[in-house]
Amino acid sequence: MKYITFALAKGRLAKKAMSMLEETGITCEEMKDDSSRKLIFVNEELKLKFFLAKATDVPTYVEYGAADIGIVGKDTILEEGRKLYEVVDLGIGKCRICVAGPASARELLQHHELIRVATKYPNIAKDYFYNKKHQTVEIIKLNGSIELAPIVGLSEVIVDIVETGSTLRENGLEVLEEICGLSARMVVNQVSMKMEQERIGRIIEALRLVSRNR
Ligand SMILES: Nc1ncnc2c1ncn2[C@@H]1O[C@H](COP(=O)(O)OP(=O)(O)OP(=O)(O)O)[C@@H](O)[C@H]1O
Ligand SMILES: O=P(O)(O)OC[C@H]1O[C@H](OP(=O)(O)OP(=O)(O)O)[C@H](O)[C@@H]1O
Repeated sequence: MKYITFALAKGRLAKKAMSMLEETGITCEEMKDDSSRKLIFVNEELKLKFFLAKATDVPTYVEYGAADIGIVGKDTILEEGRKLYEVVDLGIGKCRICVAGPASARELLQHHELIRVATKYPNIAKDYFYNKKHQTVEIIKLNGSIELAPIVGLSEVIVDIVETGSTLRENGLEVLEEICGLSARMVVNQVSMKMEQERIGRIIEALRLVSRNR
């Protein structure tokens, strides 16, 4: 029997994703050992392989078939725009992607001014401003601590993830517009879905059940 390979996004989604998989009977004890430097983990009995990868790389592994299944945030799926099937909303890692900034920027948005938008998500920002709002903006790609941008004058607004809203509040910023809600999703390689329909179908059903009962 062929192995089915899982690519899990490293970071804040990883532990929760692993515990959901565990609830469906998909276990990999070795992977829980944080001190391990090993990159790939095998469950011989179930003929499964697992690896953790940088979140933005998970859709790439899945599109190319290096992983059959991925677990990653909807933000990353939207941003990467890879060819894959999105099959289960796991309901974990819930947050929103928003346009945020100082209250004074509200007017600039309303009047469709040519503003600068700092973000880790240039494609999501482009799609939102160009296709949905028909507003021309300058997009500036950053890699972290996005909230700094309007504070230090790099941009008028940001497009970023908001969960509790504390980061915005503590920095005198607020949500100006909501782009969409996010959560972690199970994604599947398009060829694997056909070739391993039965085994992958069972995993989909099991994960749907676990996420429904959470
Ligand atoms: N408060 C939050 N902030 C950021 N991401 C969140 C939050 N809540 C849930 N998520 C989800 O978790 C994922 C990000 O995980 P994590 O923060 O570990 O990565 P990251 O630090 O953004 O990645 P990196 O810094 O390596 O680019 C997002 O893709 C999103 O779907
Ligand atoms: O609404 P909150 O609960 O405050 O959460 C949102 C914050 O968390 C994330 O940052 P992260 O901790 O991933 O750091 P980074 O921006 O440097 O990636 C996100 O980019 C926001 O800054």
